[in-house]
Amino acid sequence: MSLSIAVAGASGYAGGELLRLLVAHPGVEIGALTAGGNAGTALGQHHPHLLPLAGRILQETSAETLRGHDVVFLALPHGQSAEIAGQLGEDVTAIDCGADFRLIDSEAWVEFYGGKHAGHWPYGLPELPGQREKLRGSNRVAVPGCYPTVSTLALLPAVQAGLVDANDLVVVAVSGTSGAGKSPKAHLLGSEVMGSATAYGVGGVHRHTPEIEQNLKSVTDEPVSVSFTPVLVPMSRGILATCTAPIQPGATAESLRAAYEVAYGNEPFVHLLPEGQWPQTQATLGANTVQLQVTLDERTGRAVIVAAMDNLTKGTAGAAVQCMNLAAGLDETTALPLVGVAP
Ligand SMILES: NC(=O)C1=CN([C@@H]2O[C@H](COP(=O)(O)OP(=O)(O)OC[C@H]3O[C@@H](n4cnc5c(N)ncnc54)[C@H](OP(=O)(O)O)[C@@H]3O)[C@@H](O)[C@H]2O)C=CC1
Ligand SMILES: CC(=O)N[C@@H](CCC(=O)OP(=O)(O)O)C(=O)O
Repeated sequence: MSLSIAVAGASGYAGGELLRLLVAHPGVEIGALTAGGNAGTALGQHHPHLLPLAGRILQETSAETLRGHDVVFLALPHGQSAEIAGQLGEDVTAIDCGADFRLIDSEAWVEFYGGKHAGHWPYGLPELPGQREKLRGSNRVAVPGCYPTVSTLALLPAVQAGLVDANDLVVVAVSGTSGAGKSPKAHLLGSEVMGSATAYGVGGVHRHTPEIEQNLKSVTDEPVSVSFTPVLVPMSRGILATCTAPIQPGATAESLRAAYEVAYGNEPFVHLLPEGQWPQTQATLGANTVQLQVTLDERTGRAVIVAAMDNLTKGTAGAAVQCMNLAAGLDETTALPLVGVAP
C-alpha cells in the first residue's frame, strides 16, 4: 500500500528536491502540493526539471489542504511550521525541514532565533547514536539544518571516541547559494555572488552553532564548544566543511582513522574516503551522501576532518525522505541516491 504524501512549500528549493526524490519512490503517492504567494500557479513554473508533476497546481498552505495525507513534509520558512503542525492530527506523520523543532534548549532558541520556542521533535539524523531507533515509527521529525548535518557527522567519531578536545572545535564551511532558499535576498544578487566568497554569521552568532553543539553533547560528557564560520561561495549546491580540534594525549592519525571506520563502517550514506583522497562537493551533488576524510596535523596537534555534502539532498530533502522511510517502517535507503552528478 502506498503512503499518501503532501509537500508544503513545494515551490521552494527544499520542496523541489523533496519532489525530485519522491517521484522515484515506489512507496508513495504524491498528493497536495502547496505554496505561499505562488499558490494557484503550476509547479512546472518553479521547477521545470520536475516534468512528471509540471502541470500540478499549487494549493494554499493550510491544515485543511494538508490533512488527510499519511505524511506531510513542511518545507516552509522558519516559524511557519509550528502553527500548521499543531493543527495536524497524531495520525499524520509531520516532517519539518525547518528549524522550529530542532533545538531542545529553549534559551538557545530565544538567543539564536528569537520569539517563542515551539518545542522539540525527534531529531532527523539517524546516524547520531541511538537516534535511528527513536525515528522508527515516529510521527514527528525535525530535519536537521544543513551545516549541522555535515559538521556533526564530521566531528562525531572523534568526539565520541574522546580523541579530541571537544571544547575547542572549529568548523569553517563553504556553502552554495541554494542554502539560503529561493526568495530574493540582497546579498544573493548574481553580481554580488558570482566570483566572490563571503563569510557571514561570523563570531559565534550563526543559528546553527547551538544545533551542532547539541548534537555533539549527546555523545560525550565533556564540555562541547564550537566556533562555526559559514562562507557563501558561487556554486548552486554543496557544502564543504573543514573541521579541526586539538587531539587528546595519545591520539594518533591511526586511532583517528579507526574511530571513523568504526562509526561509519555500516552507515549507508556516510563514506570515509580511502586515505589520501579528499572530499569534493561535486561527488555528492544530488546524492544522499556525506564524504569524509580525516588526518592529523602533526605540527599543530590538531585533527583535521573535511566533509562534503549536498545541502539540498542529505542536507535537507534526502534526510527528510530517509526519516520518512524509518518512520513508516520502510527500508531506510529507499529512493535515496548514492550516486552524485559529475562533472
Ligand atoms: N535550502 C536549504 O539548503 C535548506 C533549507 N532548509 C529549510 O527548509 C525550509 C524551506 O527552505 P527553502 O526551500 O530553501 O526555502 P525557499 O525560500 O526556497 O522556499 C520556501 C517555500 O515556502 C513557501 N512559503 C513562504 N512563505 C510562506 C507562507 N507564509 N506560507 C506558506 N508558504 C510559504 C514558498 O512559497 P512561495 O513560492 O509561494 O513563496 C516556498 O514554497 C526552510 O525552513 C529552510 O530553513 C533546511 C536545510 C537546508
Ligand atoms: C547559504 C545559506 O544561507 N545557508 C543557510 C542555511 C541553510 C539551512 O540549513 O537551513 P535552515 O536552518 O535555515 O533550515 C544559512 O546560513 O542561513
